[in-house]
Amino acid sequence: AFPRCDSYGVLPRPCHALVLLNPQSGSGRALDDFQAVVQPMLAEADIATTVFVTERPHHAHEKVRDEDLSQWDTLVVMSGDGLLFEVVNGLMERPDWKEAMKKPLCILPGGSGNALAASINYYAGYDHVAKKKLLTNCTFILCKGLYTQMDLVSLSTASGKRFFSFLGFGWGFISDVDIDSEKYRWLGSARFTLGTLQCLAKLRVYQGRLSYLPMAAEQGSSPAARAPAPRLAAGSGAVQAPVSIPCGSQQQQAGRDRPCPPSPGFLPSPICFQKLRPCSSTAPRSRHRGRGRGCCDNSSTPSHCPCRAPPAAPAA
Ligand SMILES: Nc1ncnc2c1ncn2[C@@H]1O[C@H](COP(=O)(O)OP(=O)(O)OP(=O)(O)O)[C@@H](O)[C@H]1O
Repeated sequence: AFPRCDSYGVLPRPCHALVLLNPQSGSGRALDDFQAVVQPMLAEADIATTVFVTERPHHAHEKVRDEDLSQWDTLVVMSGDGLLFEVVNGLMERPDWKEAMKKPLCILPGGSGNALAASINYYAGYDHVAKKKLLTNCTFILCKGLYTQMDLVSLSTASGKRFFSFLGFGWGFISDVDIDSEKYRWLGSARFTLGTLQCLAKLRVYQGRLSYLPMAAEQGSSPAARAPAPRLAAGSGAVQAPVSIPCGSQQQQAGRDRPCPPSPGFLPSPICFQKLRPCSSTAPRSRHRGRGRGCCDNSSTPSHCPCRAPPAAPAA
């Protein structure tokens, strides 16, 4: 997300903030930190808060989807990136999403990764810090009340789900580290290191297909821009993410926030994972909650892949 310098706003004073707080985020100290660090600073800055403590996943999503937003000048998320993701997607689900998305959002780091808070801290010109110092910096940014616009990515999956993402989206190894390290939440951000080591030790094979539309050459563009775009594909189609794809007039026809339709004939042929082992008849083809460990067989693996058994000789 890159701020646009031409579109800053300022929060009114006095200011009423709805704080959505996940008490389980990070190592479980968000509520204590809010009371000890954040509340005194906001009181000094004439920002009144109503705290909504989430009780379960999806709670914040439902809250902001159904909330009368006119009573709040800003929505503050005291948690990690996951709760802000819920808030953004809850707002985008409202019939009045265009208006709702104009409500200033603020992130106060209370989670494990806190990537957006760290990014905002960096763009605000502060030194790279973490934990309480990062929380103090971000609260100070809120106290100053200056806000600006942020880009969102629209992501549609092959199964028809649609998400809005503000940092990035992941699938495969990185996502598995995140999901599998949930049980080490009490470690704080160290859970990602432990989760990475664990996922490395039990390395899975991911099969998916990544497709994108080549950018249409523009008049007067450089030769590099006019060169045909490379195409990349892998395995059998499991995930399709037509996200942030430069597709020129197609995108305009489809609407700004809709994924572009695939170009006719743009169906890349799958490449092969060289390291796939032949599937044994007894071993399960897929483990780990449906993600992952694929193997090579003659029914589902593309015919040009070397791991496939040669065709049986015709009977004499
Ligand atoms: N009371 C709750 N109990 C359990 N889970 C919750 C609760 N409230 C919210 N959640 C869920 O916890 C998930 C993770 O929270 P969050 O992202 O805020 O913290 P984190 O994972 O520690 O931080 P980060 O995303 O920065 O690594 C959220 O996506 C949300 O769905």
